[in-house]
Amino acid sequence: DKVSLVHGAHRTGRRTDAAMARWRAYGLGQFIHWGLYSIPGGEWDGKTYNGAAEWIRSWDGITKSAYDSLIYHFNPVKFDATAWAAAAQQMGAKYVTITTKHHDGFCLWPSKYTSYTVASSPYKKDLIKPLVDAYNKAGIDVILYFSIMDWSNPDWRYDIKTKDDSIAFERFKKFTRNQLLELLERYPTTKGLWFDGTWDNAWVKQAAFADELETEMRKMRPGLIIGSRFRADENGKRHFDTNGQLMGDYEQGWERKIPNTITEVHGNDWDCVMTVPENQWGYNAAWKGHIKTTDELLEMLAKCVSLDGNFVLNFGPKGDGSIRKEELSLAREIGDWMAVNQEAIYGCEYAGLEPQNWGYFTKKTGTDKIYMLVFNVPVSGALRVKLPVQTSISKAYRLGQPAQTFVPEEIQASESFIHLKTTSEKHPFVIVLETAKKTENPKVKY
Ligand SMILES: C[C@@H]1N[C@@H](c2cn(-c3ccccc3)nn2)[C@H](O)[C@@H]1O
Repeated sequence: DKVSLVHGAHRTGRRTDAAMARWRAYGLGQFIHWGLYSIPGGEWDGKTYNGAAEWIRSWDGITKSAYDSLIYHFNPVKFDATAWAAAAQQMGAKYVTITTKHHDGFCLWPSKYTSYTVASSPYKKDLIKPLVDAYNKAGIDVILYFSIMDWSNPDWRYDIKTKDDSIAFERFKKFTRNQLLELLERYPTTKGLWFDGTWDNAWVKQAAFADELETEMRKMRPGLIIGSRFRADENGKRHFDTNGQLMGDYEQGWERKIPNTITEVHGNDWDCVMTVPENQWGYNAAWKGHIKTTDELLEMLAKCVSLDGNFVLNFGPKGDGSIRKEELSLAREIGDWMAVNQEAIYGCEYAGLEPQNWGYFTKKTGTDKIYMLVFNVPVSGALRVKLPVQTSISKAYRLGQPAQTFVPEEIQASESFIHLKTTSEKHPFVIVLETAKKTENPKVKY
């Protein structure tokens, strides 16, 4: 039985408004981690470190003041918002989540509330506005990433232990609210906020403040989309409140991981944010370990959409504003695949079918159109499909090559094999199933 909560979830079930339906239909997004950490790229004094490059300020062996002085070297002369947006558009991203301020506290916009911003760097100019404008012009929505944790602000606290801590943290809460309202004022076309750095005790204890701030931001921007990572309930519960209800509009727990079954998503909207290397968000020169291939990333995209989620792939531009060639070629290859198969991704959802080993099902929202996204061709070449009872396949064809049709072999009620013509496919492909409810056999009336 439920406990009464003042600062728990204020909504059960999915949002049903148009702004959220637009978010739900995105399928593929781009994450961009860019800031002072992009300058060292995971290396310091000739030493390569193993941790995530955007956390370099927190590593032993690096003096904080030395890191903070990077601001005087931040001058991304190669930054080209139009080129970034064009690469994202060609990849097929429908939205971008961009770091306005990461944990280090450096602001990519000229905030009025701190001097630790791009305005104090040689570059001087606002970086967020040209990005929002260029991406919007390319038909891509923008969501602003914002880290509550801010290592540059002397009033930030990991926890509140003393009276001084609470006096300082009150100032920090005012500063945080000011910056968030400033972002909403400055960038009115942005669709949401992606919060991070909200796990520390000091912030987790601010259930009432965060709840009021969330309400204030939603009032300022009707339709604003905020995930489950922003605030905790009055018992310190994060992502899901004390009653197990999702906080915010979608689940933000899938960072570098993907659910395996539909039960794990509890009927919620969610996004998966994913790095190309194992765990590097900001530019990392070394890029050691496994670098995911295009086909691996496409399979992750397909798996996310097949389970009602969005897949958000991270890019870490260099300190000079250029994007590394490996990321550009991944974007290009993903885009080449999306150009043929985007119909199976955009506006698609969980198909409600039994998962099969050969890949993933998606369904076009509001229709009976099923897509088979094939990643693992069986040696038999026979793809098993189990449909709900009383559903038949009226047409089956290769997406992008409608002349390549298939005649399903029905092996038992609502279970068929689609027999591939070849088992030597080299890349993932999609088969479209137009399905129809079997009409009841007309009873003989006379
Ligand atoms: C989206 C990603 N979230 C940030 C993060 C958070 N964490 C983390 C890791 C362990 C405990 C608490 C937080 N590690 N990285 C990364 O720096 C990146 O911004």
